[in-house]
Amino acid sequence: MDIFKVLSRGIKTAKQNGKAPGVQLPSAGARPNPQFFHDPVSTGSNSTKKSKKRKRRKDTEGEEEPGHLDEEEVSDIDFFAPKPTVDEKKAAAAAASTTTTEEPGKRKVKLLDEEECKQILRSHRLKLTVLSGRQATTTAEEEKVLEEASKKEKKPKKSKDTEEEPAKKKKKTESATATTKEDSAKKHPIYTQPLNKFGQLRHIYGVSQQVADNITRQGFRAPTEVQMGSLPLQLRPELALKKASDVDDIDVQRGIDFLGVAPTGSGKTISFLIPAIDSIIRRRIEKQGAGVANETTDGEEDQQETQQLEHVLSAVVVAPTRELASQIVNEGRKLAIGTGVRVVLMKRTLRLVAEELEQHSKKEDEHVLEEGSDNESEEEENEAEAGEPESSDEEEEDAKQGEKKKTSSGEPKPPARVDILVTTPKILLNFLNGAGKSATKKVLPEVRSLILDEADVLLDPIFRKQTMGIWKACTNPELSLTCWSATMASNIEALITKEISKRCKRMDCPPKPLIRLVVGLKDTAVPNITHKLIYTATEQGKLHGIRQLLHPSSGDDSGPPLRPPFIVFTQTIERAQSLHDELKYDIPVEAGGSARVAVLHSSLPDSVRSKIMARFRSGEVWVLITTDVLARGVDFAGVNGIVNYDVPTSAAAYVHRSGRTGRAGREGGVAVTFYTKDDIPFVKSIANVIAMSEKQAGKTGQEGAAVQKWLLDALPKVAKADKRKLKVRGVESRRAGGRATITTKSNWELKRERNKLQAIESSRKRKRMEKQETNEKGEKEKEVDDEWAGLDE
Ligand SMILES: Nc1ncnc2c1ncn2[C@@H]1O[C@H](COP(=O)(O)OP(=O)(O)OP(=O)(O)O)[C@@H](O)[C@H]1O
Repeated sequence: MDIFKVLSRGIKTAKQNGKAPGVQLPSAGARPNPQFFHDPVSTGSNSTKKSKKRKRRKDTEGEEEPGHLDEEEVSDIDFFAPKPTVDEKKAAAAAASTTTTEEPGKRKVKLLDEEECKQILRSHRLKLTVLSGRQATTTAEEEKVLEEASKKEKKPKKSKDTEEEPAKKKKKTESATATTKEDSAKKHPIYTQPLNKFGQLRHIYGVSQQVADNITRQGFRAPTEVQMGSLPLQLRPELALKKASDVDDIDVQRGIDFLGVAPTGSGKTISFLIPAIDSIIRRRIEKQGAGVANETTDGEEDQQETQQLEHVLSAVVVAPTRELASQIVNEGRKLAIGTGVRVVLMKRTLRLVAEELEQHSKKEDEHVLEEGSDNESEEEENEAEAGEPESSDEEEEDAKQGEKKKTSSGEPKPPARVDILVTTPKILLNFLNGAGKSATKKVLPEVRSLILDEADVLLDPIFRKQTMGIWKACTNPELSLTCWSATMASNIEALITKEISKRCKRMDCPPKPLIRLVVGLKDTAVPNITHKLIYTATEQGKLHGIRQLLHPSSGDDSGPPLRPPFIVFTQTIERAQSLHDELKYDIPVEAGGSARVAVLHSSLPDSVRSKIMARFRSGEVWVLITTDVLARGVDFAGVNGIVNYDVPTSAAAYVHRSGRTGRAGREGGVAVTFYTKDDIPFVKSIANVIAMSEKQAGKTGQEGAAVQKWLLDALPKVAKADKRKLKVRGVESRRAGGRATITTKSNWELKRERNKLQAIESSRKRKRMEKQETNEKGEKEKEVDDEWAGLDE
C-alpha cells in the first residue's frame, strides 16, 4: 500500500498538480536556489520606489537540473541582476569602468563599487546598518548616556516615589538611547561587498581550500542572502567595507561585532561557522609563521599544517536547546573535515582548559561572574527547556581515554581537545561556576568568538543571566560577539549595544563596531510557505481538525493540504503526551501503525529524545508531536508542514515554529494554526505576522491569503500586559489543572466520568473507614480478652 495514499487521500495540491501523492514531497528535495528574494532593482534615484514583488530567476525555478548550474557559469555581477534596461546598461558600463582591483595578501581580487553593491544588496533585500561603535559620534554619545544613567542610579531623588524613580529614569534613558541609535542607524545604511558565489570565499576572502571544498561537498552552490551579506563582513571587514562610503569613522582593524536577523531556514548556521573555523585556521597559520593567510597554500597543505597544531578553545556557540546544539555540532564537523579544527558538544563530564579565578583576591573577577552565579532557581526552571546536550562519539572517546588514564596512573583526566565548543547556557555556566558555593570560578580568556544562536531567546529573561554569565566569562578583550535569529526585538538589540559598551568600559578597550544585517522584513515568518488559520468553536473541534489533516475524506478538497511528515506543536508537555495518546492509533497498521506517531518533549531522557529525532529524520516517524522545545533552529529538510495545535504564545514563537518547514528556500510547506474562542484575544499578533509574510510573498488580497483584511480588523488588539502574560504562561485554561488533557470526550461526558470517579473514591474511603473501625473494635475486644486472660494467669 502506498503509505502516503493512506494519509493524503483527497489532498488538493496532489490533485491540482496531477501527480500521484507521495511522488514529490513539496518541502523536500534539493533546491536549485536557496535564496528567498530576488527583486528587480534599477539604478537611479527612483530605485527604492520600484515594485518589490518576489520574482525568481527563470533558471532557478526547476527548468534546469541542479547539477547543470555550474559555479563558473555564474558571473560575479550578472547572477543577481534583473534584465537591464538601456539606462541600466549604461549605468552598468559606467560601474564596470570604475571597478577596481585590490590586493588582500598576494592575489589580486576584484571588488564591486558601491553602486553595484547597493543594487545587489537591495535586490536580495539585505539591509546593513551600523548600530554602534562609530568612533566620533555614537561611542561618545553612548558613554555619556551610560554615565548619566549610572550617576542617577547612584543618587536617587528624594521624592515620594524614591524607589521607583531611578529605575523609571534609567528605563527612559535606555529607551531614549535605543531610539537615538536606532534612528541614526536607520539613516546610515551601508553597502558592503556581497558574497556573490561561494568561490569568492577562497579567492577574495582567503578561506582555506579545505573549507571551500567542504562547502561544495555539501552541495551548496549559491550563497543564501544571510551568507551573502554576513560572510564578507565577518571574514575580512576591511575588504567588505573598502568601497563603502560613510564608514570613515568605523575602525574594523580589530574585527566587528555582528547581529544577523534573517528568516528561518535561511542558512544562518554556516554563516557563523565558516568564520569561526576560518579564524582558527588563520591563527594557527599565523602562529606557525606562515604569513597572514594561506592564499598560496593548497588544501592538502592547509590540512597538514593545521593538524599538527594544538587545540585551543577559541569559539563558543551557545544555543537554547540540546537538539539545536547537537545539530550545530554536526554542521560544524562537516565544514571542518580535514582542517584539524575540533567542534565539540559540551557535556557534564567534559573538562575544558579554563583559567581559575582567585576568589576574594580580585574584586573585579568576582564581578565578572556575579550575574551568572546567583541563578540557581532560574537554572532549575530552565532545565525543562534547555537542559544539557548529549555527548558525541568523539567526546565519549575523549572521556573514556581520560577515564582510562585516571584509573591506570591515578592522574586527573586531561582537558578535552576543543577548538569550537557548542553548548546550551546552563551546562557551560555550571562548569564555569563549579559545584558548591566555595567552588573556584573559571573564565575562558582564550575565547575570541562568542556566538549566540537564537540570541533573542538567549537574552530573554528566561536565559539572560546564564547567557550573560558566559559572555562575562569570555574575558579576552578581542572577543567578537555575533548574534543570530529570525526574530530580534528592539529591546534585545538595545541590550546588546549597552552590554558591549559596558564591557568595553570595564575592560578599558575601544568598542568594535556593531553591524546589523536584516534580510527581508524584520520579525516576519517564512515568506515561502502557506499559512492557514482555522477557527474551531471547542477544544474537541481541534482534535477533529487534526484528524481531518491525517485522514482527509476522499473527494474533500476543503481541508488544508498537508502531507506527512509534519510537526504538531502543543502548549505543554502534558498536552503533547495526551495528544499522542489520542492519535497514536490513528495510522492504519498496514501503514506502520503507532510507530508513525511520536512525542518529544524536555521531560524525556536524552537518549529517548535523540532516538526520536533520528526516527523522524529517517522518515520512520510521520507525525511528531512536541512542545516549543523543537520550535527553534532544528532543521528537518523534508518536513512538509507544521500544525499549531495550540496557538503559539508570541508572534516570535509563531515565526520559529512555522519556520520548521520551507527550509533553504523550499516551497510548498504549510503552517496550520488552530484557534478557539479562548485564543481570540491573542490571535491578532499571529495574524499580523501571517499578513506580513504574505505581503512579502506578494500574496496580499489574493483569495489564497490566510488572513483577509476583515479578519485583521475584527480581531481584538492585544494589550501589552496580556502579551507578556501569554508569553510566560500560555493560555491559562490549558495549563495543568485546566483542560490540560486532550480528548474527544464532551464536557458532559467528562463531568459524568469525574462524578463516577469521585463516587468510586468516596465508596473506597467509606469502606476503608469501616474496616478501620472494625479493626479498632476488634483490637479493643482483644485487649479486654487479654486483660481477662492476664487476670486468669
Ligand atoms: N547556501 C546554501 N544552499 C543550500 N542549502 C543551504 C545553504 N546554506 C544552508 N543550507 C541548508 O539550509 C538549511 C537551513 O539552514 P540553517 O539551519 O542554518 O537555517 P537557519 O537560518 O539557522 O534557520 P533557523 O532560523 O530556523 O535556525 C540547512 O539544511 C542547511 O544545510
